[in-house]
Amino acid sequence: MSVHPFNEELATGTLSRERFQFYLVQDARYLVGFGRALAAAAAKAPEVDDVAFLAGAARDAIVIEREMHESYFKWFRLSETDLADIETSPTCVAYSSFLLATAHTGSYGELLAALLPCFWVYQSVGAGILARQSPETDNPYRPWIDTYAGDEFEATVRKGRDALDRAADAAGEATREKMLAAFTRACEYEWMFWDSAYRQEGWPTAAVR
Ligand SMILES: Cc1ncc(CN)c(N)n1
Repeated sequence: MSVHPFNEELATGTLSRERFQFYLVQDARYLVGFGRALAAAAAKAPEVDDVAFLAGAARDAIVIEREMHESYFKWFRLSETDLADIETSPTCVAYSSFLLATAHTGSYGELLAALLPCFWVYQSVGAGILARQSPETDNPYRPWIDTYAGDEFEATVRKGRDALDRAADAAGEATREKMLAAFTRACEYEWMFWDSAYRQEGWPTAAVR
């Protein structure tokens, strides 16, 4: 699959502010569901170290990632009212609902598999973009890139992959198949999230409400 134009333009700093802003607003909403699903995974984790890891990741999603969003919102002069007026996109609703449904009805392994792409895809995209930045590039999206390209986030991805491998080792064949399906679906939603931001996706039924 070729690199999506959203990521390509994020890397060169040419992504329009409208598209990035749309992405950020949707992402701030997505992170609430993501944080809740992580907290549910913490509650299901059989090993106490994983309880601490997943609960910490839930906290970081809500506090650290949203802090970065807040600073962009300030820079874009977006008020609380402006933000409230923007509708949550179909893809954001679908992805968040998928994570929350898996949290409620899936096994621990399935839930971890649904959550891992949220870490791994961002780390891989962030690190890939950072490797292409030259010191002279004045990229307005650098704070976003640095959030996901750093060593700390890489360590989080490693812990998540390790937890997933242990869950897969302990699972039977049927659960492992469900884990693979959940992982694949989350990867598809990650791609759709960039794509929906690039298209500034709305509800096709909005005009007939
Ligand atoms: C859609 C999405 N996926 C993953 C991440 C990284 N936690 C995020 N901020 N947004």
